[in-house]
Amino acid sequence: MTFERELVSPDADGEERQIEAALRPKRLAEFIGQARVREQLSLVLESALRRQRPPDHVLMNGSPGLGKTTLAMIIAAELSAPLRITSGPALERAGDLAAILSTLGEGEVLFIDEIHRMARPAEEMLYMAMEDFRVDIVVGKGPGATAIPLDIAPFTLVGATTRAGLLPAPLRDRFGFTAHMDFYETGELEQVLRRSAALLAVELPDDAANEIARRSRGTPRIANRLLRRVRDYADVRAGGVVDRAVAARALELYEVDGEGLDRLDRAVLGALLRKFGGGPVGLSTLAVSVGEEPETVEVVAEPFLVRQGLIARTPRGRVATAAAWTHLGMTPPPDAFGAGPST
Ligand SMILES: Nc1ncnc2c1ncn2[C@@H]1O[C@H](COP(=O)(O)OP(=O)(O)OP(=O)(O)O)[C@@H](O)[C@H]1O
Repeated sequence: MTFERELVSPDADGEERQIEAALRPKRLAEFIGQARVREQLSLVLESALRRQRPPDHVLMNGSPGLGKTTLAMIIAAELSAPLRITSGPALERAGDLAAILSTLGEGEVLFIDEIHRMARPAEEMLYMAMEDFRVDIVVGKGPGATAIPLDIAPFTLVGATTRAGLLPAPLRDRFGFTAHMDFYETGELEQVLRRSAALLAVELPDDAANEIARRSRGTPRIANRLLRRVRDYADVRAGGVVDRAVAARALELYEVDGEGLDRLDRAVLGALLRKFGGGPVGLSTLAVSVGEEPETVEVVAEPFLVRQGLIARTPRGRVATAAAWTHLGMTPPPDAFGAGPST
């Protein structure tokens, strides 16, 4: 058995990316939440504009769907600079990167998504490009190979990563500014939802926005997706009217519960409690017991369950917290993790 991940997966597919493009804020002032990042970034951009120099390179670190691509587009828009977009996996060889760098215009913004997945030779070329605005183009092979230096126009690199820890230090150090993107508060997601609802011409009362926001895993992408499902449900079953009860019914139909847990999350928790007495249990054993790949459980379900305080990672394996027992309507044993006085 595999689980339908689409609804609460933080990743977007091709079609969704098109819908997202229409919902993206275009300027920093329209960008909701991430107050600290917004303020830091506005200083970096404003001072660059005053000095009439491209700003320092910017690294954005955070989970999928929190607005990294949106911010990269905003940076280019605020600088009135063209934006070039690529991604780490597309840069397999140094030549792939050289082809882009050598055609950048002065002040252009280059956005590399998933920068931690770039191939090594491209990464090394990037070090020099970021620091000296120069690349070495290697011509020929073996002992006869020569490096021809090539100047490139001063540009601003915006890198995005979900795993900053995987970036080699020399690359990380060449960014002048790192924006740490946090999960959004419910109130911020309500604002995202109100803005998107207006763009989609959906009337969204505040209590319905709250109902959707609470179930959105702190992630604007998921909030926007749940909003579209609620709209569909309201159109077909509720005469086009969205209210709190309609939102709750729609999301129950899609098996997203009051805290944003979906079927896989609940299956993982259920197995941990019912089959393993709350753990500790190893990741692979847990994954097998719900019929999923260990990676899916580790990357998709676990970070959210840990963040919600429902499971904890310990050196001996995954354990359920007292809150997990309560969430599934069961009584936590007295020695449950996180129950009673700490040991
Ligand atoms: N702060 C925000 N305010 C309003 N909408 C936002 C905000 N952040 C993200 N969104 C919306 O969420 C969607 C996903 O954002 P975006 O594509 O920028 O995320 P991402 O972090 O780049 O994800 P990925 O790493 O998967 O590409 C977009 O439709 C965007 O409009």
